[in-house]
Amino acid sequence: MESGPPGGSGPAEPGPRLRGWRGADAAASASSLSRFGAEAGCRAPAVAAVLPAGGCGERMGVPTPKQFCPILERPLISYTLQALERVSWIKDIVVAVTRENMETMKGIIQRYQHKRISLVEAGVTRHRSIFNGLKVLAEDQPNCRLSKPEVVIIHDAVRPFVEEDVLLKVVTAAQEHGASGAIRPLVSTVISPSADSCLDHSLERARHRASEMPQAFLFDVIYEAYQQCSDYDLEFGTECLHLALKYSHIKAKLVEGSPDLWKVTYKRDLYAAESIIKERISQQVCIIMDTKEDEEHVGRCLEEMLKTELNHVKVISGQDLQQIILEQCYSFVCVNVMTSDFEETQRLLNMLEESNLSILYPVVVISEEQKLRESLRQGATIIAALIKERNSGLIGQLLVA
Ligand SMILES: Nc1ccn([C@@H]2O[C@H](COP(=O)(O)OP(=O)(O)OP(=O)(O)O)[C@@H](O)[C@H]2O)c(=O)n1
Ligand SMILES: O=P(O)(O)OC[C@@H](O)[C@@H](O)[C@@H](O)CO
Repeated sequence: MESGPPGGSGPAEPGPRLRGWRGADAAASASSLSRFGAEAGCRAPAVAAVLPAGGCGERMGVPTPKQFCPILERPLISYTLQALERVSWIKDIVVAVTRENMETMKGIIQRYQHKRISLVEAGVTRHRSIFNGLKVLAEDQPNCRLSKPEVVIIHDAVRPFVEEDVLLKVVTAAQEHGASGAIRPLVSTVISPSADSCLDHSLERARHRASEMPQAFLFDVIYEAYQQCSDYDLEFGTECLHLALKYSHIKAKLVEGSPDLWKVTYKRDLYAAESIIKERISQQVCIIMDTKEDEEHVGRCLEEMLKTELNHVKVISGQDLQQIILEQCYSFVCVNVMTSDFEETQRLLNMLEESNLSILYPVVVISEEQKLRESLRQGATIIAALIKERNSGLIGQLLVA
């Protein structure tokens, strides 16, 4: 087992809580589990996560294992890690990767400043990878910072859109029932073919569900199950909840999950994931005026026009820049009405360089000149298009419209 790079135990710079304007609030996150504990009359459990990431992505049909395939220039797995790091009550994240991908994974942890990550060698199947992850949490190894958690989350590394609410649901349900898993309505009907590939029977779709991730277990429940399960199960099984039932006799509590819990499996899923991420980070834009008085006039007019295209539009004057960086916005329009030498824009670019915003997501900076006043509406249309498109060819370019 190898730990990620040294560094604080705090989470990496959390990206935007992709549904709202504010960046992740670790304090709010921390209180969510302890609040549960108080309401349930018990202390909040120690929680760790195991992320199987040792697959080869055969169905994706590309040489790179899908967990390392880039989305907006960043590996898919980094989005999943960021989503889990946003949840401050998950104390350790164990990622199972193949030996050949260990250095790649360490590089990702370093570049995107992921925290609380420990690496373990994957197995030849997903169940064996998960089992390897559980082993490092179970054993009190000498000078190892990992300790056995009360509850363990198991989540596929290729399911990037996981939010704190569903994690909290499965963890609290696992505390009460021993095991819990997210489920979703079936899209296609499940049928059973006969030996000669004819229909034998079909399942009533309304009475069945798709088993998704995340899942959560009392650690001893799932660890015991993996220790007892057969080689056949380790080799061909696909369902952790089944192992908990078969070997620990625990019936998992099923939790309705959101549509975002799907697993990136085929190439189309990668395109869908990129579109979702682009859409979410493009819904926020910050208009930076170089003078207060212009904030009232030009900025407010631009704000009204952009609001028809984007969900969150904020107008500030240059002095409040630091506040925006903290709020994790990824699209900026610098309106240089008074100074034509981009000094305000340069100040923003310098601050972006110092923050790690542009590491996590491609940042769009558009510098608007005096002429904006004359064609505000057209300017707004260009700005909205550039922010939504985020064409990789434009990344790193200072767009002067
Ligand atoms: N030996 C394996 C196989 C899979 N996984 C992980 O389990 C998760 C879900 O598995 P799946 O979607 O099947 O991934 P792959 O096995 O890579 O895909 P494929 O079946 O298309 O090869 C992925 O994060 C994958 O990396 C793993 O940790 N160890
Ligand atoms: O079989 P795969 O490795 O593609 O998927 C593994 C799991 O994600 C899948 O079995 C879910 O239904 C959760 O159990």
